[in-house]
Amino acid sequence: MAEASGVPVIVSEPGSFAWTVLAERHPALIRQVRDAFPYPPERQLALDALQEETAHGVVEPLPAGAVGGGQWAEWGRGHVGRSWFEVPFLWAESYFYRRLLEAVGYFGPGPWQGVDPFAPFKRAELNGPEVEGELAALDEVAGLPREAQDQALLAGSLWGNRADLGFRISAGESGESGTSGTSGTAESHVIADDSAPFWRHLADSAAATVYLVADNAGRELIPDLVLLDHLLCTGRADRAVLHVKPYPYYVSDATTADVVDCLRRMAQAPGRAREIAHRLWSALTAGRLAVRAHPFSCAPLPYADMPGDLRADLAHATVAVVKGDLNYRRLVGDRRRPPTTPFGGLTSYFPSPLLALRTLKCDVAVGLAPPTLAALENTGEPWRTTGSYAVIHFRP
Ligand SMILES: O=P(O)(O)OC[C@H]1O[C@](O)(CO)[C@@H](O)[C@@H]1O
Repeated sequence: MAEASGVPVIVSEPGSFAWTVLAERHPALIRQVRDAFPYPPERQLALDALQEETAHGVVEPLPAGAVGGGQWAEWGRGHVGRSWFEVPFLWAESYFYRRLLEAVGYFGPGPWQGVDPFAPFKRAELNGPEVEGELAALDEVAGLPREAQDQALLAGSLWGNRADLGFRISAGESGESGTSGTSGTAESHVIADDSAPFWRHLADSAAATVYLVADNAGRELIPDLVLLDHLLCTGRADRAVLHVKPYPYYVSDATTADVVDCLRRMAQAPGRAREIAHRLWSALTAGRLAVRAHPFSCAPLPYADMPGDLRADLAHATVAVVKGDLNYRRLVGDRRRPPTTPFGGLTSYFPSPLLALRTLKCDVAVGLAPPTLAALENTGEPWRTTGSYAVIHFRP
């Protein structure tokens, strides 16, 4: 069994979850991006080269002069020149997205500069029937007593994490089975629930500043924004800070443009959703809600290695709500450990109280009670990777 310090997850074992992401999901994603845009021949050649390199070649460096090239060269020391299947999973996945952006000319200069290759997928989701239903459900939530609203909106933010477009590339187009959104129908699959101490912590804190480190756009970001609005409106937060990605990442990760798109989508809806959108828009313009996009948010590193300026920023949080599977891997380290390893000990370096909201979509699992783990193992399901189980971990 793995020690508490853990063994890093690497890609090499054929059939392992990490291996399927590199061997199956990434090639499928390259195909989808190519189909979504009329890229000119030179971009298509770059995509072909990336496809070939990731399948059969060794990891190549970014071209000379690439944006962030020096930083990536440092992060990639010891990995560049090796097979993609021999390097740590977290590094390989992150670097793949950086290389994909390079191939499509995202960092320019040139006509494709700043064109988000994942925008068509995000847009389709935002205009889809699920979002419409989830926005309409906000009217019902508004009629609930406050504690019930607290639970419903926290559950909405938690299960919103299941609606991840990268995950759907593997899970098949339907992706998930209606467990995300504000209805929170899958509470029975919450396998660790520290929501009570989280709410107590907020109640005991005066003039709170709540940080939310976002994960996916669209169906995840909308309930995240709704949760922040609820905390601001009910006086549990005086201010809120939303950390998003500085550039497109892991398919559907939220950028500033996605925040604006979500607010616009909510503002087009009737009822409660529109009210919330207008309140959040005003909170942004008044500075009560701030958006930040730190470069470290796209780094292939654990949060334990965060730079001083980010640490100093997060230290202002009364609580930081950290969303999603990738952020969770970065919080606890992308390592195999006994799943009963306490979450609090692994995240003691974090500069503020911390709430992790995550549906399980990879092999990393910690913070589980022994009976819960035994029950999960008895299901015979690949419970770590289906996205059907979730954790709410709070570290005061
Ligand atoms: O959007 P999320 O919740 O961070 O999920 C991204 C996750 O998707 C995966 O690629 C697997 O589903 C993980 O490797 C990664 O952690």
